[in-house]
Amino acid sequence: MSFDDVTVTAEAAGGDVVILRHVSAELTERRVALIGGNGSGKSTLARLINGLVSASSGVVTVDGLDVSDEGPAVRRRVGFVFTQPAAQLVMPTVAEDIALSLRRLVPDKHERQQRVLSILDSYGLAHLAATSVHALSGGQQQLLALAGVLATEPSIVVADEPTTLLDLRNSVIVADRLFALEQQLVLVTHDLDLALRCERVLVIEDGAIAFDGEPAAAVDHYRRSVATP
Ligand SMILES: Nc1ncnc2c1ncn2[C@@H]1O[C@H](COP(=O)(O)OP(=O)(O)OP(=O)(O)O)[C@@H](O)[C@H]1O
Repeated sequence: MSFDDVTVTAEAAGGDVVILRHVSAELTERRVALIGGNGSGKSTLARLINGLVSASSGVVTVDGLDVSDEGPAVRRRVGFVFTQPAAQLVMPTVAEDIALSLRRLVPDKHERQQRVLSILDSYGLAHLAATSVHALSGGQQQLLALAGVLATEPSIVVADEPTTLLDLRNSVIVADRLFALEQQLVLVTHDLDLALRCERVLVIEDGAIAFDGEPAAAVDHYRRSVATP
């Protein structure tokens, strides 16, 4: 995917605010992390990848497709995992939620039911198939959300602080799932250990890329940027 001179502005009470300014990067690595302070622009950059946020100027390209022209095709390719899994669990039960994700790829209902069960089984959620999505713990919800996103077979997975709300055990489970993916992963995170597991790390500061490169050097840059003199 690539960002070519991308600027994002938003309307605010006192006039337009610039959220991202002149961001350019071509991300080809399998694991890319976006790190940086609160409000620096990481989520906005991540959301540009599937068109949840639109560029005010510049071009975002995913698999050669211009996100602003080919929104639906891009969204089929990009799976997005949110911090709050409840935001993407839309069906009443666990099994129905996965079935919804599979609707396009597995049109046959019987085959779809079989696939739902095997997916739930692989996530240790089979015993919860008939349970309400609202009755799940936060960790179970995040695993279900991830299973639902991956069921659509995206070619890129974007995850925006997917482990922030999870306890240690569940964050390890979710992170390990993400890092085991074949697909390209773009991960927004405050967890610097996760950033260090990536191949490339972008440090976002005040709406711009302040550092882009090797993870250890990027984390070092970020740590130094917040250190008090
Ligand atoms: N639609 C919008 N309208 C106005 N301001 C916005 C809008 N979206 C984001 N912002 C502002 O842009 C800045 C960057 O937001 P963004 O969510 O991308 O930051 P972030 O780096 O992901 O932060 P955090 O680590 O806190 O999640 C923030 O100051 C935010 O308030």
